[in-house]
Amino acid sequence: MAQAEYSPSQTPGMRLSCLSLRDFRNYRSFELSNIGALTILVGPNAVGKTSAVEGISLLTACSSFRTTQAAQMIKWGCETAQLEAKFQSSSREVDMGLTISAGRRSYRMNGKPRKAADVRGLVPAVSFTPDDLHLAKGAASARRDAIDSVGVQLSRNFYSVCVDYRKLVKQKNQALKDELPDAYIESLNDVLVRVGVQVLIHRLQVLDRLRPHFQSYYREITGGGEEASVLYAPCWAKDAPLEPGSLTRDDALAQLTSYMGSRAIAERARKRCLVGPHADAVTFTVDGHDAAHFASQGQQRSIVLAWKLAEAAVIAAATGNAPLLLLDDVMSELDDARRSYFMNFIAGDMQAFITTTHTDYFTDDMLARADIITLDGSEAFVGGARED
Ligand SMILES: Nc1ncnc2c1ncn2[C@@H]1O[C@H](COP(=O)(O)OP(=O)(O)OP(=O)(O)O)[C@@H](O)[C@H]1O
Repeated sequence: MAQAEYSPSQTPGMRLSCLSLRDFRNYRSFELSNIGALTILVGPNAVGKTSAVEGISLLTACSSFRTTQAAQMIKWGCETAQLEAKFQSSSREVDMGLTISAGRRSYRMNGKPRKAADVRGLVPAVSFTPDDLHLAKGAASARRDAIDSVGVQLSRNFYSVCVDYRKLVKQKNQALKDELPDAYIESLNDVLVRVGVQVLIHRLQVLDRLRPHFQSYYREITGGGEEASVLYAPCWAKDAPLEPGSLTRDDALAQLTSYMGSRAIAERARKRCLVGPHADAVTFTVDGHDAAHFASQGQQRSIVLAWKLAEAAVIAAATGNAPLLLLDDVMSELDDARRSYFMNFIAGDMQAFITTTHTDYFTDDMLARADIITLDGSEAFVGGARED
């Protein structure tokens, strides 16, 4: 089957060659070496397939697709977890390390302490889990987060902007609850608008890059019968999605300031910050109809699949590195046609890790190419993916 414009082989990036996890989730130790282009982690439920892939996500995107709580990742009864990875390209080798202790994560690169912001996205990754299948129909926050998770891999600064923004919203919510004076709320509003506009403008830039890939993958996945798109409407005009490239920074500042002023009484009454990019709407459409209301199960799956492939394409184009694909238990969620489309995509140079309870979903060709790692739930695992 033909693939959309992105060809993974054009941008081979850093590859994970060795992974070591200690006192992480159910593992006392997990060691995998000589890792190849395609690794399939297979085993029954609760043996630690997701944990292994989560470890890779923490060492690449610097986040877990399961939790933001560091303490949940440390093996029960242990004080710290240690994660190590070796990444290699034709010209470079990088050792990445992470120590997780209660409430704290400390990264190292080539033995030297580094902030997460400095290593995030150095080796980019795209994860795809069953939770992502709710992207089209679930809460709007999931769609905003989906854009932001690409945004943080494209810009180091964006992560701290998002963190600052979230803190400001929390602070304002508290101030509204505590019924603090107008002057205090207004001073918070000034900062909220400035940081909020940074979030909004970066989101729009990321979305403008993602949209054409998303549309073209969707068209291919569905055989060209339907057109999908993704729309972004700011909180001040939720029924009027923005045309790509139509909002300048100055417009956004003026609109957000004015809308915040007009909602001051409502915010006081509801004791909640109602205005800002945390309240913006992101909508997928199929043939012009809102997917949240009208998309079938199959259309929802096509949307998520097209979105994930678009993420990979945009990250590859922007960073010059094909991202690692981390696919946790999604093969069982896709039907034959979408699964086979996806497998064609993975068949390029992109390094992929797939967890599954059985291998029946894979073609013989794919199984022949893959390193099949069988997990049985033991606390200590040592495996070498390939002999060469
Ligand atoms: N912090 C922790 N300490 C010890 N064990 C944990 C911790 N967190 C999760 N577990 C356990 O680790 C085991 C493996 O979980 P994991 O999600 O990796 O399994 P899985 O093989 O992906 O399963 P499934 O196929 O059901 O998704 C589970 O039994 C889980 O309860």
